[in-house]
Amino acid sequence: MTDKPLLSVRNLKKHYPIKKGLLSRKVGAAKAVDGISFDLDPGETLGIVGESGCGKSTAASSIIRLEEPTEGEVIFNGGSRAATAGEGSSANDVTKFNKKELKAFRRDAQMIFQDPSSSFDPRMTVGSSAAELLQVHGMSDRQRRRAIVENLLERVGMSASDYDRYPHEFSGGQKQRIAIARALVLDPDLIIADEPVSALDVSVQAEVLSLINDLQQEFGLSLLLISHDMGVIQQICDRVAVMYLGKIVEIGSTEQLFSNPQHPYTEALVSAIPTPDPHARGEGIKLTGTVPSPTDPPSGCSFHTRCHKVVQPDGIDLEQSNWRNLLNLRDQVTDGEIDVGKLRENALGESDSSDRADVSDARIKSQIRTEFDLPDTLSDSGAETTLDTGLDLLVADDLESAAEFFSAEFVTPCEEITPEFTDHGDTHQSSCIRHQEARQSVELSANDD
Ligand SMILES: Nc1ncnc2c1ncn2[C@@H]1O[C@H](COP(=O)(O)OP(=O)(O)OP(=O)(O)O)[C@@H](O)[C@H]1O
Repeated sequence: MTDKPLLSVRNLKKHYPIKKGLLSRKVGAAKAVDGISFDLDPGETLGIVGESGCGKSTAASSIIRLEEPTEGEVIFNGGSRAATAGEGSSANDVTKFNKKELKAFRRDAQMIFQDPSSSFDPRMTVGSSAAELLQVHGMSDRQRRRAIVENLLERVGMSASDYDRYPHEFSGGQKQRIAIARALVLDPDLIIADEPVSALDVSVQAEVLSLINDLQQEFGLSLLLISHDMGVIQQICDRVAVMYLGKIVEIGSTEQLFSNPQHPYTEALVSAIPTPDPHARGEGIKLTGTVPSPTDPPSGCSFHTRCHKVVQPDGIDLEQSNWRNLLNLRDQVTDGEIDVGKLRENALGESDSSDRADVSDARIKSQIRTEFDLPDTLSDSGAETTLDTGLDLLVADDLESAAEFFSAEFVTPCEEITPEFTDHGDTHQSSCIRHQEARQSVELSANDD
């Protein structure tokens, strides 16, 4: 085993152009993967985790060049290249491989997909579908091809006689086992498994995962495991990279990341893992809202729109949940999503009077506070006065002024500063401005001394 990484991904980007009009003019881009970097060591299992749409699958297909990356390097030090080129040599950059090099790379790096049904040709026996790969890569001896595939079928818990059966004769779990055998046929160094168990019955998920884990160790493979499921990641990964909106926000050993998550997003994902302990239930951090669109990602830290630890600016000192709710209110005001007229109608329906004037502004303001889980009076008197002024503009139906006011008065540093990675030990990093600020203040006070 060498000490250089098998795979080094550097600043990898995949931006999909958004085109409009008859001339297909490019009007923007969906930044599905937006500058990710990580290493994968020989024999290591790295998990990439994140909610749907964060760019995991795009990262996988860009690494293996099923899709052309927009930018970045993917240095592969495996297969025949391991011995021939030096570490970091651009000759090993998958993004620059020609057709022949790509074919050799596809032998050394295999993919397992979520849906095992779609990875087989229904008209071919599963054995010949696996043996075909050997033929494509130059093995002309038919008997030898068959022997290799039969052996692998047995190693994944199937039987040699399954070679001659067709995909429809197998269950989903069995098909995934066969897909794993097929991925191993060319004796790869790297397997990228994209949600390999999420399409399977819960009852067989653990078995297939443990098979992947066993084979990874037996064959000394490097495994890049993509999953939205923290439980799956925890079960078999040595290290984990957490992705949010096309970027890695935290990376570290599984132990570090699960026991001491540093990024609020990771913290929320870890806290949401179901636990059998009934006393521990209900303590999960609820992630509100959905992942924003990669065509228009939020400024600064892209997680700030959902973050429960979103930073308060100098001069505001509120209970953290109130600050989050205040920003939620601000966002809805600026997006023009608060319909004061409707609130008034509803309030009128609940009152004995039919006169709109009887529905006082105070009542509407109070309703808005209730809607956003804000108290009648904020603990910070300055913020309370500002909120009250903003609500006055809102209930006066001066929506434009209200939007301007809220967006000028309630601003978080998280939307203004793009976070950098902070170290939490040798192998653990996260990108959150809370750590950045803490580090900067330590550095400043050290300079003062
Ligand atoms: N061909 C494409 N054109 C434009 N946008 C795309 C394209 N493919 C993916 N995207 C967008 O890129 C983002 C990342 O998608 P991706 O499938 O990589 O996410 P994911 O984390 O793997 O999610 P899932 O588990 O749901 O597949 C999504 O917002 C998706 O809509």
